[in-house]
Amino acid sequence: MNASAADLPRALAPHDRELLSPEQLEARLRAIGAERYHDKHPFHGLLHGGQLDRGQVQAWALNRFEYQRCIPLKDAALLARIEDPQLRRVWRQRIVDHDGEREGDGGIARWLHLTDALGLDRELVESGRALLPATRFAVQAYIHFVRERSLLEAIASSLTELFAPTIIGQRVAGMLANYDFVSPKALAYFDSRLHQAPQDANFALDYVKRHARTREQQDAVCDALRFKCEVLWSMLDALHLAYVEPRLIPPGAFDPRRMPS
Ligand SMILES: O=C(O)c1cc(C(=O)O)c2c(n1)C(=O)C(=O)c1cc(C(=O)O)[nH]c1-2
Repeated sequence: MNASAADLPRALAPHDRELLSPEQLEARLRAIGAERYHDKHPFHGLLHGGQLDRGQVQAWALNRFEYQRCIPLKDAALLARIEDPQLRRVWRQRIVDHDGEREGDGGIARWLHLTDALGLDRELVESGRALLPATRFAVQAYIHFVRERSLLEAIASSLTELFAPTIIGQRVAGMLANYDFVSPKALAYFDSRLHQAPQDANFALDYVKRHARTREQQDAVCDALRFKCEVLWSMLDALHLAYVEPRLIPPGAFDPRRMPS
């Protein structure tokens, strides 16, 4: 049997440990997204294809709010570690995008318009008490990763956003076509993300291409992106297990059957 370099342990494949050019690094990152990004998860196929009922869509929006809620916490943790004022100036915009400049503005408020439109109680959504445990753990893992790893890895972990515009396009078109309980106004969150995500992702991509100067750093950047794909994937696994198959809703988690419709 012929073993390829990819099958060999790292120590046995020294030729595969050379510094990558910035373009090669980008190609590796894009290949990771092509294989592992959460657009490939079956739950998204069901969501976008109109195969979920209102309760299942509510469960998705309620759990995804935890991600939205914590993104500014993650970015604040990252910001606190940046020494360069120029980089801080760019990165702080992410917090503004989510929090807005005033009450009722920004991505978090827009996500709450979606949960409102789906008929979810705001207090329930904001309290987080009906979350799936795995949602909470996955989101916390992301915050911890950003706090504990190098700045380069922390920035690289945001690179899933490179792949977000495609899935957002599929989501908006699919949900509007398939669910009579979803309106363009309810999905307004995604309109802003369509221009924010590419800006953010291109900046982060350029940063890692310029700052990953050793092969070890380049590998760490790729691992950070794999880790983040796993965060997103595990959130959808948890939704699938609880609300699609085998419908194993953990104690205390949101249960659409118990909601007034
Ligand atoms: O709808 C999506 O599929 C999706 C994915 C991602 C992502 O890839 O991490 C983000 C978002 N949305 C998003 O709305 C968002 O604000 C966001 C921030 C980040 C990040 O890692 O800093 N990812 C994402």
